Parts: sequence; structure tokens; C-alpha cells
Amino acid sequence: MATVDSLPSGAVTPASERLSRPLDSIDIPHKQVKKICCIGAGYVGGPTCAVIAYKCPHITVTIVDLNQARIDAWNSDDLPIYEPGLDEVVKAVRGKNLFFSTDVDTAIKEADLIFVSVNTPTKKSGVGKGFAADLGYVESATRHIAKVAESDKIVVEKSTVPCRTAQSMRKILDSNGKPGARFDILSNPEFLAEGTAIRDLFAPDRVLIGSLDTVNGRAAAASLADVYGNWVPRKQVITMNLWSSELSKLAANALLAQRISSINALSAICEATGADVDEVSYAVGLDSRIGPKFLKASVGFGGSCFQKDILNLVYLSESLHLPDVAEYWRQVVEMNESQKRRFTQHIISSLFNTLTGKRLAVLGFAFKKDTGDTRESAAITLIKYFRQEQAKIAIYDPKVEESQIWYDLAEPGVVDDVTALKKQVTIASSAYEAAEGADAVVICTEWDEFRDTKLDYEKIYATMNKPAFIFDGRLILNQKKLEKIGFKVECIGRSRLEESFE
Ligand SMILES: NC(=O)C1=CN([C@@H]2O[C@H](COP(=O)(O)OP(=O)(O)OC[C@H]3O[C@@H](n4cnc5c(N)ncnc54)[C@H](O)[C@@H]3O)[C@@H](O)[C@H]2O)C=CC1
Ligand SMILES: O=C(O)[C@H]1O[C@H](OP(=O)(O)OP(=O)(O)OC[C@H]2O[C@@H](n3ccc(=O)[nH]c3=O)[C@H](O)[C@@H]2O)[C@H](O)[C@@H](O)[C@@H]1O
Repeated sequence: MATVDSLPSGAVTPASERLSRPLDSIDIPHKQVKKICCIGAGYVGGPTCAVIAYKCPHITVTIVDLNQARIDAWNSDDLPIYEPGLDEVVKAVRGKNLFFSTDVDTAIKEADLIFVSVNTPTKKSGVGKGFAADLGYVESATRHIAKVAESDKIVVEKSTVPCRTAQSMRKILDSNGKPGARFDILSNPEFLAEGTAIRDLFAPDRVLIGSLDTVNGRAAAASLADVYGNWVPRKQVITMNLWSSELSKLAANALLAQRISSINALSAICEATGADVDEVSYAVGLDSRIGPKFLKASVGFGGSCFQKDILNLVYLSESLHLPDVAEYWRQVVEMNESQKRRFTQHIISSLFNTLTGKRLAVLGFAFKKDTGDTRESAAITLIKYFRQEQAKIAIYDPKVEESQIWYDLAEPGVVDDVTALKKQVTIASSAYEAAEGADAVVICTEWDEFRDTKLDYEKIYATMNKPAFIFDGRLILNQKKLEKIGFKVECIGRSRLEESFE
């Protein structure tokens, strides 16, 4: 098989050969990784490195964090993250070859390979405010490595970062590291989705490893590939240049989010014409060039990454003097905001043009099902809109902690907001409790337990004000079945013009 090195320039080869550097072709010696340190015990560092420990019993994995409470939780029976299958993985290996600690220095010193898996939020102030990624945590973790490391280390960017961040890390390491300690930097972006993290990590579509095209760079990539090789088929471990790898992560998230904004834009047309967005998704998804995934219309995408990573791409494009490109990607986020406004407007007009004093039962607060994560959840924005309309809101979510809901809804810096908030908002312990006396149920998260096959909607209907409305922001309900009970059902991407010629 041809490698990048052996290709004459301009040669045309199949994409898989042209774009990746097949690891089998590497015959240079490379180090076998025995000890791994992961800096950052969050949604990515925790599950990712727990799975590495689980799949590689011969490797010792230590996950470190500055946050003592988070580490204590990882060492307890009540893990800091809800993720199906995570408990079993952690319990199987914790204390054997998986350790959680705040002793960052020792873990760095002992490791052959260090994952940097810290947060990279959108900047809140300064140059690039609201768009650029705040790389402060990546820089501080990198400086920590430089200060403490006494031997050669492979340093792996696991965090999602702007293109060419590896260059900055390299400069910091080279100019601050101890003499005799060499650092090889790799990009290894993570593609897991919350709620399916363990499944995604056990059987990833691909593992991406970016490295410099040097002997040391390739050897480092081969060392990391060996780690994944313990359970991921070699052909799914793709190697490429560092900058392609960094950009591929932003590109993947941007394209996924773009599909959701595209189907949500179509949902608005469906509502105005009598087309049904689920039928449209199904029809276009059967085209093998388009495919069926990520075409579910919704109240809008949430989660810690889609918006952040697209805004990061917008900022990168602007920095590169590509305003049209920046505008193109900005529109994906704008469409997402528009979907939330449109859904709210539909609720207001259906409820006779006022929400003042009306009771809304919000079912679901997490940004998607099977996670307790609420970062950028559409529910937060919708509830803020409902509050502005003076509605009374009862929220139920099966996994989100009550304290997290109050934290997300409070307006930072607004005096007495919590008192005002608690006059308008209550947190219920079940969907039934939330819906009692409500004028409308609003489905914000697609939890399975909200489906009409799981919840007793007749019981809910009996306790609600009439007419009793349901607004299905996730398209999980059988509209006809609920209408038979007596509900007025309004769904994203569907209208009452259905099948009528009038
Ligand atoms: N959440 C997700 O599903 C995914 C996230 N990512 C990316 O992975 C990165 C991490 O994301 P999350 O795990 O969600 O963030 P997180 O906020 O849950 O975890 C980051 C952790 O890093 C710790 N930390 C920060 N600086 C540190 C330092 N200098 N030393 C030790 N610990 C430090 C923080 O205390 C925190 O616990 C981000 O760049 C994100 O974009 C990528 C794929 C999926
Ligand atoms: O970089 C990241 O953080 C991760 O971001 C997403 O994962 P995640 O945000 O955890 O969850 P998704 O399943 O992508 O859902 C994101 C949002 O889009 C919504 N969504 C998803 C799919 C769909 O068809 N419609 C839709 O509205 C979800 O409800 C959710 O609010 C990507 O899917 C992961 O590959 C990536 O690693």
C-alpha cells in the first residue's frame, strides 16, 4: 500500500490511501505505552480513559483533575456523570489499573503518554469573546506537563481545539520543558456522544490520530495506535497530519449540527404547508448519499459542543479573512436559535396569545436523553422565554439534579432573581406531578419514559386544565392516540393542514 512518503507529488490514489498514513507501513521502532495520565476527569476524560483501562489491563491509567469534589465522586459509588454502562466499566477496573487522583504531578511524571482532556469553552471576554475557544485550560495543563515532566512524553490533544493548537502546545513544552525530556504531540479528537459514550468508545466509527510527519511523530502515533489496537480494528485507526486531525473534529461537529439546522429549517416549511417533517426525513434519508441519521427535527440542538465548536469555526474563518465562510457556519447556530423562538411563538399563539399565569409542564431538562448534562440545553432557553411571558412552569427530568436546574435558570448577577425564579418555577418529582393543573405539557427532551407507550396520558389529561395542550418538541408522541384522549397536540414540523385540500 502506498504511504504519503512514497507517493510522487500529484499522484492520484484512492482517498483512503492518499489521506491516511497506514500504520502497518511504519517499521520504525516505537515505545509500548505502559502508563497513561489523563488530565481532566470530565465527560470525555473519565469515560474515555476508563474504557482504555478496561480494554488494556496491561496499561495503568490515572485520571487527574484539579477539582477534588469531582475526583472524590469518581472514587465513590455515585459517579459524577450519568452515562449508561459507565458504572460497570469503572467498577470493573477502578483500583486495579484505573485510578482517579488530584496528584497531577506524580501522574505526569510516571506516564509515557498524557491525554489533555480539559474543557475548551467559548471565551466570555476579551478578543474573540463569544466565538473563540478559551484555551486557558489547555495552556495551563501544557505548562504543568512542561514543569513537572522529567522524561520523554507523548502529549495527546484530546480536547477539541482550534486548528494549529498543537503548535502552541509544542512551543510551550519546548521552551519550558526540562533538558533531556522530549515531547511528541499528537491530536486524537474524541467523537463520543453523551448518552451513548460507552457504546461509542467500545466500537468507534474511527479513531483519528494526527502527528507530525517525522520519524518521532510517526513513532508516537504508532504507540497510541497500539493502545487503541487492543480493541479497535486497525483499519479504523486513521493517521493523518496534525492540522487535518484538529480540523476534522470541528468539521464533524459542524456538519452534524448543520444537518439538524437543515431539517429544522424544513420543519418550519412543513408546518406552513401540511408536509410532515418525519416523512420528509424518512424520504430523504433513504437516499444512500444522504443517510438517515441526524435528521430528527427538534426544539434545537444543545450540548456543550455543537454551538461552541461552530462558533470556534466562525472565529477561525474570520481570522483567516474568510467572511463568507464565517457567515455560512454562523447561520447554522442562528437557525438553531430561530427554532427555539419559533417553537415558543407557536406555544403562545396556540394558548390564545398569552402565557400570563398559565401553567406549563416542561418534561425534560437535559439536552438529550440518557444524560444528566444540561449544557446549552434547549429547555433552558425555552423556560427563559416562558418566564418572560409570565407563565408558571413545573419542570421534571429523570436525571438532572434539582440544584443544577436552579443553577441553569438563575440569571447571574441579577439581584433577587432566585426569589423571583422560585415564584414562577417549581421542580416536580414525576411527569404526573408536573402536569397537575397545567394548561400545556411541553416535551423538551426525548426521554423514553415520556413516550405514550410508557406514560399514562389519560391520567395526565384528567388532571390538566382544558383545553389540554401537548407541544411535542421531539416528535416522540403518537399524535392521533393523544388526540383521541382529548388533547390538542402540536408537533414540530407538522400542521393541521394535513391531507386537506382546503
Ligand atoms: N462532552 C462531550 O461529549 C465531548 C467533549 N469533547 C471535548 O473534550 C473536552 C473536554 O470536555 P468535557 O469532558 O465535556 O469537559 P468537562 O468540563 O466535563 O471536564 C474538563 C475537566 O478538566 C478539568 N481541568 C481543567 N483544567 C485542568 C488542569 N489544568 N489540570 C487538571 N484538570 C483540569 C476540569 O476541572 C474539568 O473537570 C472539550 O474540549 C470538549 O470540547 C469532545 C467530544 C465529546
Ligand atoms: O464533540 C462533542 O461534544 C460531541 O458532540 C456530539 O455529541 P453530543 O452533543 O453528546 O450529542 P448528539 O447526539 O450529537 O446530540 C446533540 C444535540 O442534537 C440534538 N439532535 C441530535 C440528532 C438529531 O437528529 N436531532 C437533534 O435535534 C440532540 O437532541 C442534542 O440536543 C457529537 O454527536 C459527537 O460526535 C461529538 O463527539
